[in-house]
Amino acid sequence: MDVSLVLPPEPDERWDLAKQVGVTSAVVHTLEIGDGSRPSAYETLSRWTERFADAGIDVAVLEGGVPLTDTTRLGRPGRDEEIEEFCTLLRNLGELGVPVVCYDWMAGIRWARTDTAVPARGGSLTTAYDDEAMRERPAPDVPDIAREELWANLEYFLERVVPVAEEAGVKLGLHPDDPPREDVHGVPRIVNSVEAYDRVLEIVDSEHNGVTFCQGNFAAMGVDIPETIRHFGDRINFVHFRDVDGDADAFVETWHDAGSTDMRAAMAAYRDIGFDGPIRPDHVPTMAGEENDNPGYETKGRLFAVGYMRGLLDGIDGAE
Ligand SMILES: O=C(O)[C@@H](O)[C@@H](O)[C@H](O)[C@H](O)CO
Repeated sequence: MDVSLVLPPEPDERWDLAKQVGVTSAVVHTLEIGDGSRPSAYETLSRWTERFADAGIDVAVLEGGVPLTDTTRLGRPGRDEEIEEFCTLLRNLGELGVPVVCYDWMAGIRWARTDTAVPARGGSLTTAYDDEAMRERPAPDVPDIAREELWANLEYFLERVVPVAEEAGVKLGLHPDDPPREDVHGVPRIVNSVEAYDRVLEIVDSEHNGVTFCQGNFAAMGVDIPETIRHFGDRINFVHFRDVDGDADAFVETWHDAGSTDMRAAMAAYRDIGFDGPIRPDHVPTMAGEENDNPGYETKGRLFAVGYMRGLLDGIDGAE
């Protein structure tokens, strides 16, 4: 397993911090840390990978900031061009040796929280979702779309991109809808259960059509985490390591070592399925001295998470 961190595409102190805690594998996610761009051009991507390589860091995943928008999710005119660009991205990443792309099928609203400053351990801050609070907000301006249309559009996408991913040697990991609900303020969601993933994985039966196992979302679904990891087995292409207390109606994100999930058993399950891909801490608490202007993606909590993950990995090494 390769413990990775989201790092900005341009070098800053976070590259050094990663290396100091022994992380030499990067996830580039420009929508969270970066300029929000969605590049596909070889020149841009190779500039990134070369710069990382010069610093002794491999790019393991391109996440979120990929050329895939609601044009494709909602099946609007222009989706064929967008899908073509996504295929160009896959070919270029394949050539550059970037093995995984993480994408999602959340139309209209990205991952959603109703509170981004919930007091946690020692005055740190975490995020929370409460569906009642969400419904009190102004209705989002998202065109009506039926659940089955979202499925049809996802099928259309996968049938076109998975063969290209296979040829390019790049694995796709579909991120769950966050929160994993039937809808968020009336906007339908489809990637919200183990059964939904079984359906996704059957659309194209290929190891290149896989899961981003965002643990906190599966915890919010209320499923048994180790059992679900074993259920998906070699179709897990990327892991987001995090936890929540609560369910998809209302939850609070927790410190990695303080939620309800048995994190050691989860690590053991990844080991048992032979998972050897990237695993990154996701959504960390904001700690003292940090501004909380990027909730979930500040720095200090991620350093703590890396140490905790490494400790768990050492602990299961050789254990039953
Ligand atoms: O929930 C998050 O923080 C992230 O995991 C998402 O930004 C996720 O990376 C994207 O939805 C993937 O496309």
